[in-house]
Amino acid sequence: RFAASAQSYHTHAETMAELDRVVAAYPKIAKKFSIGKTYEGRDIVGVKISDNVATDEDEPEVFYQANIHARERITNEQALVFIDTLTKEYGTTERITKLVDSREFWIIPILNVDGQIYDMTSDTQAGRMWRKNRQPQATDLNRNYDYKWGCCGGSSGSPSSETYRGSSPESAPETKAVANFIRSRVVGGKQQIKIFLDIHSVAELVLWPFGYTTADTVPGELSADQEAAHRTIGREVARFNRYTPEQSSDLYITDGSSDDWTWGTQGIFSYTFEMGGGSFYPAPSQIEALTQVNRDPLLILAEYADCPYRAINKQD
Ligand SMILES: CC(C)C[C@H](NS(N)(=O)=O)C(=O)O
Ligand SMILES: [Zn+2]
Repeated sequence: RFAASAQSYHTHAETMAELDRVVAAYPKIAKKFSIGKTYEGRDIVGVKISDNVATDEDEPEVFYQANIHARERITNEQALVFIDTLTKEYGTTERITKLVDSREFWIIPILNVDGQIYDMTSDTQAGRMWRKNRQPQATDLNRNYDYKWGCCGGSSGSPSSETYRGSSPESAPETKAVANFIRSRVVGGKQQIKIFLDIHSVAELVLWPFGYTTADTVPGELSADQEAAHRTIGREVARFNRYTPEQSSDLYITDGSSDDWTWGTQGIFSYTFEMGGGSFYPAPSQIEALTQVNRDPLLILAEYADCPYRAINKQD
């Protein structure tokens, strides 16, 4: 756990060491997994957290990813704090114990491994302000998903752009790996993951689909009930982190983004958090405060995983 005075951002190596520490300390409820390799050949690693963690139980699954954008390093800290919370408080905090016993959590602290390393190995205290992956034609991973890819002016076709969508959907190995993993959680024709969260920084927002259109509902893609459930849950969690809750496109139009794909193709109730901190490099002394505001939001999202429609008093 971070001693307040000694707080600093975890490098990739320190992040991997922290995951090893957690799974060694809590082998019954925590297990490492890899979803594949980055462009530069590094494993993209996460932890599964659940009781009987080695068994795939018939429990609603919850998927949280962070650091898809290289410079957004507070998001890795957020994932590590939540992993620490779930494991350390299991067996003592009833709310945590009930969740770990009744859900299967998949948490990937650093999705854009190559980019995070590149951003952190700069010669200044801050980073290189790097965003994308490290392919020669560097891709914005949050524009490379295979749903309405490049449809609507929410990304760029120019490789030099910060929002370059890649040469084709899932052309980035990192996007392909995470999409393949999520697709692999369709068991018996049913997607086991019920809640998805993509953790970003830095705007203090709770966002939900769609990003590709300003329409609140789209026949066959997002019904009034599905929109209402997303919005109600989004507003509820925003009361705790005090971020602004809104539809993703209210911020700006994005196409090929994570939430649009996880909702649009997998039917997973999907959110993006934009954390706070004022810049991509908040002072390390801010890590505790910036991550603690999401303790309840991350628990609340997981608590809806058995029935997100409960938010609008509807059955599945
Ligand atoms: C999730 C979308 C709507 C916002 C995000 N903003 S960020 N984190 O790149 O500044 C992005 O542009 O990908
Ligand atoms: Zn981002």
